[in-house]
Amino acid sequence: MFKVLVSDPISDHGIQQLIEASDIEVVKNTGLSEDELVNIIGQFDALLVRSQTKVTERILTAGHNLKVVGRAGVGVDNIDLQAATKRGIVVINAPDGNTITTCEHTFAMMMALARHIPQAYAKTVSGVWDRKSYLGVELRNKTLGVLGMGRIGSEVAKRAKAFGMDILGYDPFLTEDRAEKLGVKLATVDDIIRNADFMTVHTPLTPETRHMISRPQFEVMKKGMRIINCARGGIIDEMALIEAINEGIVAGAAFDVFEQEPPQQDHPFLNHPKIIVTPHLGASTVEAQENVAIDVSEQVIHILRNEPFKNAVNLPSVEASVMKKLQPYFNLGEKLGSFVAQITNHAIYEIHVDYAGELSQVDTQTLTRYIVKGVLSRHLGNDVNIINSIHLAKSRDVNVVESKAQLTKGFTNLITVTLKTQNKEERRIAGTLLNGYGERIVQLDKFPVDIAPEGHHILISHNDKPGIIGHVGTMLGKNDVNIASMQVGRKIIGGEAIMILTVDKAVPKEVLNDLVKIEELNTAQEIVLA
Ligand SMILES: NC(=O)c1ccc[n+]([C@@H]2O[C@H](COP(=O)([O-])OP(=O)(O)OC[C@H]3O[C@@H](n4cnc5c(N)ncnc54)[C@H](O)[C@@H]3O)[C@@H](O)[C@H]2O)c1
Ligand SMILES: O=C(O)CC[C@@H](O)C(=O)O
Repeated sequence: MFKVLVSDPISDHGIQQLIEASDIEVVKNTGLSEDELVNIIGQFDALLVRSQTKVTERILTAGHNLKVVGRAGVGVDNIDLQAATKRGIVVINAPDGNTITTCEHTFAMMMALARHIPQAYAKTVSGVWDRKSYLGVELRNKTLGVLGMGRIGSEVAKRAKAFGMDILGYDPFLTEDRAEKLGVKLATVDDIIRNADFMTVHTPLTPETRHMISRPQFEVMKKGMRIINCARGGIIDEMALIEAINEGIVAGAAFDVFEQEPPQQDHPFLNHPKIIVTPHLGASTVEAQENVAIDVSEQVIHILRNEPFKNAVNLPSVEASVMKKLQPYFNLGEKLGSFVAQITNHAIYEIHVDYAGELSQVDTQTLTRYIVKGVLSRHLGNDVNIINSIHLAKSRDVNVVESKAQLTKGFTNLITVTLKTQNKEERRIAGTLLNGYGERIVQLDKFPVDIAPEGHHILISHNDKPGIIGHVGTMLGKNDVNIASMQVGRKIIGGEAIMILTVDKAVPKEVLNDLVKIEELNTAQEIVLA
């Protein structure tokens, strides 16, 4: 039975499928301190959070059973991603479920800002009928600058068009084509600062975006600009903004997010007549909360049940069409890695993976993670998974190198894994999926072979002399080791050769020791593929 801890308020309806899963127990315990979480997290396989719980390295370290942290929302800045990756814990989010809701909140803020709605409301309900102080501005014919044209920024731009606004958009990934499709003029940050009447930010908070709007930008800003931040506190320098408002550069600001949340009681935004605020409500609608909870619950179930999943933040994102091509090779890749690692006797400094055929045309990073997992699991066992395999290799000074080739030796796809060691030992294995036959190892070092990679194998190196195969068969038979299949590989008659036997059960060490006593037989080693 898997145990899932929900540590922030998350829609019950959204997590219904977790609650109903017969193999999952859901525990809801919100508002816990870091110490309290550290004390209990060890019992849980998954942790579900929104933005309140800070998932620190201490919590992740104490979570020795944790397989996944699910963030019901977009931003994962409350989760220590590096620590999760190091520990092989998948972090997933729900990037699509709150896009429209947050876009609509941005619009609500922009209109409230243009028409002083919160200030006018407060005055009216206090009994003062003041129609003079709140002269607003129209949105029509105004220029809106959008910094960050991802999911939310693009939706804001679409709606701003309907309001008759001209839109300047900046995003490092925004192309001319896409800008044109969205009806946005491709701009620089500087264009936006100097020309926009309204500016809204929709980037993540990164070292590059922290304080991207600060004193130098306010100094050249178009006078009278109105600024909205429904993305992350810290993208706009709060203290520099207060100065710019007080100096008359900025006409007003609407903030849903703060550098520190909640802000201190004496934060200058909280009683400024030209600033309106909401308490990080961008994603707070019935619909969005259900959407993100459903998305994240679905993925948590997949991860716990070892099924394919999406939206992992600490894994490279892979398009569905590419994933469809890679997925059939995951198991084979891991086994190739495991096989070649078991026959390598010295410290590895490089894992070289070569993809030939159709696989050479797609992004294979995810498949490489499986191969590296297979290699490292010989020594690291269950501590390695596809989340941390590359990290663990790097932390042991093992380079992971990918290359792409066209030469498939007649196969549709061919994966070749080479392990290079400090002692100049180089071991190589190649595998493919054969139509109708499934996974196959087709090359071992320099020998062409045909082996189904599963179960117990014995790899024997010997000189190609008559009678050896018979000797081996007799000795295994005597020791009650049944041979399921046998492959012999050699380059030249009478030269170096290998024999790979697939056997029905584990081979006792003594039997391997006896095998090497056979004349002309050099080494005998067991390889186990789970
Ligand atoms: N207020 C809320 O409750 C709430 C809700 C949802 C999302 N958010 C926040 O809104 C922001 C946007 O979310 P999204 O779903 O649109 O994300 P997204 O990933 O779809 O878009 C972010 C965009 O920012 C761009 N970007 C990165 N660095 C940039 C830079 N230096 N200059 C300009 N653009 C840059 C990226 O290229 C990307 O296109 C995130 O910070 C997210 O955490 C807040
Ligand atoms: O959980 C929330 O309400 C915040 C959501 C939002 O900031 C996000 O990044 O998805």
